[in-house]
Amino acid sequence: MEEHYRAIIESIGENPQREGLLRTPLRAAKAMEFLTQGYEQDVDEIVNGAVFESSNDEMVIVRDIELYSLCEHHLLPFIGKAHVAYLPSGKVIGLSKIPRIVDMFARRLQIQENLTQQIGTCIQTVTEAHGVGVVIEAQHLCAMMRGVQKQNSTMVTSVMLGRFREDHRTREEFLSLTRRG
Ligand SMILES: Nc1nc2c(ncn2[C@@H]2O[C@H](COP(=O)(O)OP(=O)(O)OP(=O)(O)O)[C@@H](O)[C@H]2O)c(=O)[nH]1
Ligand SMILES: [Zn+2]
Repeated sequence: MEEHYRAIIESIGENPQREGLLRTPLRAAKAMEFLTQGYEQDVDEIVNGAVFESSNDEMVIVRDIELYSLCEHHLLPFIGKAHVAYLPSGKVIGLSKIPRIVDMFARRLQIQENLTQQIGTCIQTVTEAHGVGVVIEAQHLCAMMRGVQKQNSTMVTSVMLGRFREDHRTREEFLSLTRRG
């Protein structure tokens, strides 16, 4: 990857041998490796058995999970927040595992719709919940720094599974809690 970054630097007319750029291909390769580390991770390793029995069947919401991903069309970041909720059916998942699952899918080349879907489906599978809701609000640098250059538009995507899809009161409760504050 380092070699490829060196070639990119040359192809934009820069000199990869000048002092400031000497180590840039290596740094850029390391950064890209970090930003795409989700390909190396799997759900079992991340959840690590942290699913606990619980008789609580009320909605659990983790909101405002910060999110950094890369758009698969331009390899530019999209940045925002994810809100995740589920209705437990006898099991709850360790709190930290929800943001970890968000990161695992965010650190891949993505479009926001697929990212939202993958997070929802994964949490549904792991928790066997009565339902899962995911909302992502994000700003895409590919639409801000270039292209249409719109600085204030936010893309909002959602996925509603199980009760969140079937029961509008459950969905409304989730959506109103994501809007609060
Ligand atoms: N639905 C969706 N579209 C995205 C996402 N990220 C980027 N895009 C869009 O993907 C599209 C790619 O369109 P193309 O016409 O092939 O590429 P482009 O010429 O670079 O498009 P512009 O961005 O309009 O300049 C653009 O409309 C982007 O805004 C995303 O997460 N979801
Ligand atoms: Zn893009």
